Amino acid sequence: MEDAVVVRDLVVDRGRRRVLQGISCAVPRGAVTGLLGPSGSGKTTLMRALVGVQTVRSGTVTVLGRPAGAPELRRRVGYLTQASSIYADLTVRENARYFAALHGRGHAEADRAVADVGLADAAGQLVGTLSGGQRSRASLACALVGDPELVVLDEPTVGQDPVLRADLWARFHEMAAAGTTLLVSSHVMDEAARCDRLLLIREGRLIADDTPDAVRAATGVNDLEEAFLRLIRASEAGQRHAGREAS
Ligand SMILES: Nc1ncnc2c1ncn2[C@@H]1O[C@H](COP(=O)(O)OP(=O)(O)OP(=O)(O)O)[C@@H](O)[C@H]1O
Repeated sequence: MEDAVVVRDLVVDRGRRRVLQGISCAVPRGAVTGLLGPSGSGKTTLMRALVGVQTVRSGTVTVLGRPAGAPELRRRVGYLTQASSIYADLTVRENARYFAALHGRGHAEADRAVADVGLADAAGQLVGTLSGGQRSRASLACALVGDPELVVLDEPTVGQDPVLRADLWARFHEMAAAGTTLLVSSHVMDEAARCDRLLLIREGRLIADDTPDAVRAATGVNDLEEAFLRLIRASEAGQRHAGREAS
């Protein structure tokens, strides 16, 4: 089956910096792909390019068979940004019902989306009065309520306690089993092990695109955090070597 997302030679500049330096990768359908990398490595920028809100210098991004950002993709792609993007002066339920209506969904779907992120008890609360972790889950409910085919989630589990994190990952896998494609960024390496596939980026370059088991096998360590450190060191050594060759 054709991949949900295909990225070819993507170069993005932000300000005066080259933030993505020619990334090529694919996101398979019906799976949870983790996007991992150090702070500032370009994860959010890559996600922005996928949802079509990032100006790109060169390269192509194809999403569900269409160019990223094509108007017909709007209803088919859900995006959770790091900053809350819902209405502070509406309740959780009102927000979810509003976003549901934009996707032609009813109250039942909205209430289910709120329950799915563990906010049923806070459904009547104004978003402006929620804790940071609750607000992030309310945004997640709104990103998922239209049942999009591709879901792009920028650090959806930040600020959540371990029990909620486990519940959210179980929900992501349920959605993948039902055919949804998920791309989830994370800083937390133990979350890498929960993904079906991993994309690891560093300084705007892709240094791994594989399953967690293949990353472990390639690096010879079980712990994914240690495996990533090894990949990062190997890519640094490769760049130093390339620099010497060039000079
Ligand atoms: N509007 C902007 N103008 C200039 N540079 C920017 C802008 N936004 C981001 N950058 C730079 O682009 C680089 C990549 O940022 P990005 O937000 O994609 O990283 P990230 O991997 O998502 O980081 P984090 O994990 O901390 O969210 C960083 O060096 C950042 O400083």
